[in-house]
Amino acid sequence: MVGSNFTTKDPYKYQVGFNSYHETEAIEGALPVGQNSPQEAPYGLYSEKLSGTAFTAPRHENKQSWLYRVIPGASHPNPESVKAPWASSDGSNKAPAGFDELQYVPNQLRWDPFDVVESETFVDGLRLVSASGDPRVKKGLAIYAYGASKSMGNEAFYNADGDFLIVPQQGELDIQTELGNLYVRPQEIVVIPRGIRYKVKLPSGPIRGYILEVFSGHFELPELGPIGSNCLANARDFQAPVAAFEENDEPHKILGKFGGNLFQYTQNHSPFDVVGWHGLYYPYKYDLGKFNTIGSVSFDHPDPSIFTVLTVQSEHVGTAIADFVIFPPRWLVQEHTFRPPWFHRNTMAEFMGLICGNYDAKEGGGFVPGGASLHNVMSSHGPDAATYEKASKADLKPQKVGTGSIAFMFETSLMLGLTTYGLTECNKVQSTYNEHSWLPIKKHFVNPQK
Ligand SMILES: O=C(O)Cc1cc(O)ccc1O
Ligand SMILES: [Fe+2]
Repeated sequence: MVGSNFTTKDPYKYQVGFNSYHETEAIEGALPVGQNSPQEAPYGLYSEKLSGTAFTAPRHENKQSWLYRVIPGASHPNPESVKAPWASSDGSNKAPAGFDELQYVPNQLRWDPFDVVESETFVDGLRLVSASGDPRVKKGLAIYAYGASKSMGNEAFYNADGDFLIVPQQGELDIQTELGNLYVRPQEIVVIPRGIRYKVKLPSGPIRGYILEVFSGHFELPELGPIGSNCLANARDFQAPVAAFEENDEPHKILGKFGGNLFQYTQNHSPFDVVGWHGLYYPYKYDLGKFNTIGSVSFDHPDPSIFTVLTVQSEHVGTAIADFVIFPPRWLVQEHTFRPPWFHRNTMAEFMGLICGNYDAKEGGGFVPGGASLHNVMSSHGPDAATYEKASKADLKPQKVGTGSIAFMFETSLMLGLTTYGLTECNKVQSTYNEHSWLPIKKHFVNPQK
């Protein structure tokens, strides 16, 4: 079977394609014909443009959508600053919350599973673990662990700082966005671009997962080079919502993340009032079970870039601000090869998490679902001692690895800093990661000169 074997059915309809121009109307005729901004839009709706790139961005990068809504987004009182859950302990608003306290350490780090936070919503339960750069100059990225046990009510969240790539690890997310609904289960991911307002409901109980936030650009499919025109994540497997609206004139709290801090205002109507939209700027989801994995059919272990699902490129071609990479179930058939990942030091930083199952480079245990690891710029890492001993002696029959497993990596060209939460407050850092994984490595050298 292609695709994940989900136990819950997705209740929503979607339009398919990556970077496809979509148009959708919840009521026939809601979209104006042949123009974007008629003197009066159909059914008395307001036209509103949502820009995801500069007006003048080159055509191949340009992303905008036109929304036809009951009340325009501008109709609300002044926003006021509130304490963000990821704010630094003194609550200062001088630097983006959490960013002023980042610590840059070369330590190999591994975390036990992050907590699911009781009685908190998706927004309250965002925990900033690691970051680099500054959202105020639209450069860099942030990594969050989220955990929540309460659905958002008459409220919505938007992020002026960048795009969120959400990787659920536990529990399902019923996401109501301005542009329609997305139902996202573990083994699926969802991308919510900058500015789009949404709420997260929890239909199956508590949730936990990871978020990669990028302050510049947008996620793209990686180039395929000699692989050709298909494989890895195929464009047709990305799903965007169809228009869905509500008329709810109860007060709604809008929470906005802006420059790393949180602001809020209350408006007298639901923001989920878009009756039709068209454009290239929209949220989308993807089932990781549809990833068409490529690997070596001869010898040696290829670079993990062959497992890139989505990438955000820097100005330097081929060097990513961030890659989202997965390690899905796959066959290993290489001959005369040490098949697990090699020992290495990388100019990129590697933050990894585990959605389910186990990871073939860590036979010795300790890297578990809901947990994470970080191997920062040039910090040595690789298979643990147990993996080395096993794989260096293994009978090299064709072997399926990762059955029932998906590990992933956020790989970045930037050095990653750690928040106080990530380094100490979360209480999940494993103090014996090195002792457990690599200090037991034995000397096997047989010096022929002796
Ligand atoms: O460090 C890791 O486990 C991730 C990783 C996997 C792989 O197959 C090759 C390189 C790499 O960094
Ligand atoms: Fe690595």
